[in-house]
Amino acid sequence: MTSMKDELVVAGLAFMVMILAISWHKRTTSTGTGTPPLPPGPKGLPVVGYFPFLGPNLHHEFAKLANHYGPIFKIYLGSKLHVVVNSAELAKVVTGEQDESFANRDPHTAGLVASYNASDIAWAPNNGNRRKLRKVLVYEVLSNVNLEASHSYRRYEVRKTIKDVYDSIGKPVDINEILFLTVMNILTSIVWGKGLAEGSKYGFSDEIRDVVSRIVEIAEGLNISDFFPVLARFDLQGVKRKMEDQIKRFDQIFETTIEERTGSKSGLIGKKDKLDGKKDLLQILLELKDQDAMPNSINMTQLKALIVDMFLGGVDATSAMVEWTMTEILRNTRVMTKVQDELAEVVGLNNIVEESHLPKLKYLDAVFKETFRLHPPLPFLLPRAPNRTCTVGGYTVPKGSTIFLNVWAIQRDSKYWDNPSEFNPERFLNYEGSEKWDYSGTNLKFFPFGSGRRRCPGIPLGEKMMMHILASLMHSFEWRLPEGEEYDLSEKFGIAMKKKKPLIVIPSQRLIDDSMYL
Ligand code: HEM
Repeated sequence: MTSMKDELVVAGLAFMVMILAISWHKRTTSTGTGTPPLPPGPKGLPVVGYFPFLGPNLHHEFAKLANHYGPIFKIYLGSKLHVVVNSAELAKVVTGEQDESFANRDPHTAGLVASYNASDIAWAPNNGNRRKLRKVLVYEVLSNVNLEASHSYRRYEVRKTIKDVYDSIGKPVDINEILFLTVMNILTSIVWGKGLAEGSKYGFSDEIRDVVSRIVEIAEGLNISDFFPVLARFDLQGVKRKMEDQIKRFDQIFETTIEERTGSKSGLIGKKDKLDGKKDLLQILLELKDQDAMPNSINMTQLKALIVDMFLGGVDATSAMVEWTMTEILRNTRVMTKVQDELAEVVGLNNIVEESHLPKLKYLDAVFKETFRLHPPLPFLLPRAPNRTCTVGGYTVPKGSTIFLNVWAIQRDSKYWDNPSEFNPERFLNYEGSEKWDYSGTNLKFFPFGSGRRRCPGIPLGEKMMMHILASLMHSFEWRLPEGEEYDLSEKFGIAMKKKKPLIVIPSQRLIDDSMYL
């Protein structure tokens, strides 16, 4: 009797496994009758998908899979379908021909909390609110007039950094650390005015730095809930809770500074007259918030979400990029000589770097572009999610799947680039024909800031900060590695792809006149 029962249990189990296997096979291969198939891709395992077979550097793993499966492949990570696009031609379909359908996101838990439930630009679906907020950022906050007006903030922070490095002459300097601080302080003063960035006076600058670092740290971690949505409500790793705690701290900073600004507290800082006639971003945004009936008016939640976007989007990517570029320059004597010669010619050795010099630094610009080609800080951009089922390259891409645009692989593809792994900035100077190498994303062989409707709106500010900081560091100092060290290009995959081993180098004085450092 017992053995018959056992046999029945075994048969039942075998039947269930068979059904599971069939449905897994169906799910991973077919789309139903009459529609094109899903893209090819590795099979993976039921439930966990391809997770167990991936290493920590997802962009390397995906480049290998692209070699095997071609310009578009699918991969299940946990229970979620991801589609990876690896060619310029198909990237053009996604960000050009079908941009409207693909201009949506599927925010992960940390992004959702940090964006006040997608009230921002980066994580919001492609709705009217997002478009309005994006216009505010591009045409108001980062307009040429406002960027020009905030020039003195950037200059002040860059000069402060040069002085700090000068005080460390002869000692090892952690480049990422100083870059993170410089960019952080620039953004803090652009948002809140110089008073906050200067530190102790209002006691906020350390708090902001700490909150932003923690937000980045939490957003960077792998969260199981993002790949197994049924588990999301359990918040197994506490990601949601930790992010909520940081956002509460951010709220506190906003509320206090906004109260002060709007005069409901002491009116300490930020009134236009106290900002030497300049308007900082908070002032611009508060004015927009007050214009209830105006098309560009925004509410307080959007205002806060926009500021978080600026910090999350701006700080890590900009500082990582300057660190990569400096590393490539220092390890390449020929490039370093050309950069220094150009700085001597354009800026002069009895002068300091000003923003007005930057458009003339053509070689340094090419060096940045070549670094962006090899080390794009967001190797897959920010993932997109189509709002309807689409066809790309003859394959079905289902509504709601997560789309990775594999800019890292495209920018290293020998189909588009001669000697792709060689660091050769000249390729961005000596090009022929109509191909335009800028950051606009119109040329899908090179689009480190994205392309189409979701392209990065922070390019003008990011470019100014990167060029000004690096030009100043290279113009003011000679740099060498500590004894026994070597330049290292290993990558660490994260919210922005950073160097695994931080660049630590020793500065020495390059300019004769000491006053250039004060
Ligand atoms: C070197 C610096 C930077 C890099 C490499 C960078 C890169 C990117 C990339 C790749 C995207 C995604 C584009 C896409 O999905 O097609 C993006 C989006 C975004 N970036 Fe940047 N960014 C930088 C600086 C900044 C700065 C300084 C700001 C703000 C002032 C900013 C704000 C944003 C925002 C708000 C989005 C979301 C756009 C949208 O979804 O519509 N970024 N950025």
